[in-house]
Amino acid sequence: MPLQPTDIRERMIVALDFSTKKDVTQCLARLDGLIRYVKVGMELYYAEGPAIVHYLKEQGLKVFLDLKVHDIPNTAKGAMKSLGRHGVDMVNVHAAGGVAMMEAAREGLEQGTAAGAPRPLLIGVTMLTSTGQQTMNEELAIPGTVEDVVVHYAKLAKQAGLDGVVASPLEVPMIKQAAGTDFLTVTPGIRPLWAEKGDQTRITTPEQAFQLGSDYIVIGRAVTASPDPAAAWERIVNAVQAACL
Ligand SMILES: O=c1ccn([C@@H]2O[C@H](COP(=O)(O)O)[C@@H](O)[C@H]2O)c(=O)[nH]1
Repeated sequence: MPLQPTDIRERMIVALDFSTKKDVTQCLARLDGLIRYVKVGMELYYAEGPAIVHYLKEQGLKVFLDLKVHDIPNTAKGAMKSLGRHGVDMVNVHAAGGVAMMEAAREGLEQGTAAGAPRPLLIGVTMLTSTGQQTMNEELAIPGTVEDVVVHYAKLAKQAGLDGVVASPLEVPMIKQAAGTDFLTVTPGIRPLWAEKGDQTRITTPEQAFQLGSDYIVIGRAVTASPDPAAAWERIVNAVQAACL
């Protein structure tokens, strides 16, 4: 999807990796009016529950609920049926759960979505962006290249009727080639040159991610752990605009 000036902020998702609503509200106050899409992960959801999702929706934000469901098909279906009731915009499952699990998750999500409301986007997690080649081969005992495994999982996700996958921006061109340009890519592992790499392994800058064809980028600590989140955010937006528009 080519980047349009109007939709840049719609495609930049801020990871709210906090454990209290108070931390979230402080962060949102500092980013007031600058962001459109946020991600709620396990830390925040397990601490605050569905209420935090409803709160964020009331603030007019789009919400990606990143709980990475991974279980037997029947359980994944039930989980997605429950999550579909929260009115989120995007949810995910682990593609490593296989086609039957992802199909069940999609059915559950469809059943849980309120009548007349659009089904949230359902995205499959491929290989976590913190996992490098050596770790995947030697520790996880998965042979082959990371790129081949990611593309394989993307094809499974497409077969199961999912809308796209989570992967590193580095793998986006191969995913698009294998699964089609309409198959969405949601990419964490985003690191501006001035940010700490931390625990991420397969990384690019925000502008490289869009140049490689990412549909959505996910940015956490580069913004949320910055002493000035608004300045960090605008620096990233400006870099993307300068490189991609
Ligand atoms: O493969 C994955 C899947 C999910 N994530 C999540 O994205 C953010 C990234 O945060 P940073 O602070 O920008 O590293 C975080 O919430 C992860 O849980 C991922 O990084 N990689």
